[in-house]
Amino acid sequence: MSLDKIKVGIVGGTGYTGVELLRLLAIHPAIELSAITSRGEAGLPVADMFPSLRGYVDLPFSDPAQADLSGCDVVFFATPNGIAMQQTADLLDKGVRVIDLAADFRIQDVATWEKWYGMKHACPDLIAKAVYGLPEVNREKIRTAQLIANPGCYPTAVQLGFLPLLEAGVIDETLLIADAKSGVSGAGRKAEVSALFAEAGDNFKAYGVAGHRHLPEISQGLAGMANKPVGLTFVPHLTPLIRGIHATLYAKLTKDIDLQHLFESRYIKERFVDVLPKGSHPETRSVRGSNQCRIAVHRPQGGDTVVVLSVIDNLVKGAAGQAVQNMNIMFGLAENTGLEVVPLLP
Ligand SMILES: NC(=O)C1=CN([C@@H]2O[C@H](COP(=O)(O)OP(=O)(O)OC[C@H]3O[C@@H](n4cnc5c(N)ncnc54)[C@H](OP(=O)(O)O)[C@@H]3O)[C@@H](O)[C@H]2O)C=CC1
Ligand SMILES: CC(=O)N[C@@H](CCC(=O)OP(=O)(O)O)C(=O)O
Repeated sequence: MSLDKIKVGIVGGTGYTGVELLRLLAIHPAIELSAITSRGEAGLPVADMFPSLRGYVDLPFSDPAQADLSGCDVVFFATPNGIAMQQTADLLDKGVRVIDLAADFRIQDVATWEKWYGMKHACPDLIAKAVYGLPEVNREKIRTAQLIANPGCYPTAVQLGFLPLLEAGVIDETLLIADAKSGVSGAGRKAEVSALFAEAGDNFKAYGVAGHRHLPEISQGLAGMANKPVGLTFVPHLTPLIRGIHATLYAKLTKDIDLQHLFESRYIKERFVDVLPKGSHPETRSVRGSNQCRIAVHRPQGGDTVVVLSVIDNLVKGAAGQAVQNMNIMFGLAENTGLEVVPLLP
């Protein structure tokens, strides 16, 4: 390996987003994998656990308590909430950049974060230094960031759908509705009854209607786009898909404008946001395995309700792909490096 490759560490390499990072980084031309951790599988070759990575990843898992990550240029945390915040200060002090796929640095208000995540924040002083890693909004800040709060999966699909409307000030920002559906991999790889095949298969249900932890994250992002507080109703649903998020977004128009033109012009330069032709209905399988967000905008019966359909792969644009996109921006690489993956169909 050449010396100028970016040295990458992954904490949490056995989870769904961790192994998705490995899948993408295995063929990334500008990086070298230095460490991949697992508490339970330390010593086991990664490819023994994930045979799809045979011939691509030849490292064994290492114990996170013993792994020396200080030699890395960047460390991805693909861990549950509350883990990255315990190690980030130390890594940043050593000059290591950090990309957290969890939510430790996503919410700027510490009290709000502590309320929704049910724990005390370990390093509240670092929150202000974190850049929210939605490139379509924060690209310039991401370029110089040392710490990235990688957005959540639902928040990515919902924010990209509302973004052109809020920036242009053409909807009533006090009455936004996000009706979102996720595949089961959104819940991670850990054992959970609700994710069992016999529970999630051939079934469909809403959850978290009273309040989901992504609500404050999405509201914070949308308020930034609108430059004022927003009123949002967010209802997530579990679908019997493995991968994919489909968000159906509703808002009241306050101005009569060409919505198709608004969306196309806002995203014309964005490699990973594809505005579909008028009248389209994006499918989750059209983004499966890729970093793409596909969007369609509708105005049913020509009335004053705008309906936006936004689909992503929760593990890619909703997690690992977006994290790699952020890394590319931080290290001055072309944003699509290693991310030109054609979606998997069927
Ligand atoms: N799944 C998704 O679609 C998305 C997930 N996210 C977020 O990304 C993060 C990872 O999610 P996901 O991959 O689904 O989760 P998983 O439950 O599938 O994986 C979690 C990983 O973290 C490791 N881990 C658990 N506890 C610790 C610990 N105390 N110290 C070090 N490592 C630990 C586990 O490895 P081991 O037990 O082997 O150590 C495992 O590799 C979460 O914060 C999640 O909210 C974000 C967007 C989308
Ligand atoms: C289907 C499912 O259970 N989805 C998860 C959200 C996905 C996730 O991991 O949350 P972050 O994006 O915040 O990291 C949930 O609702 O809790």
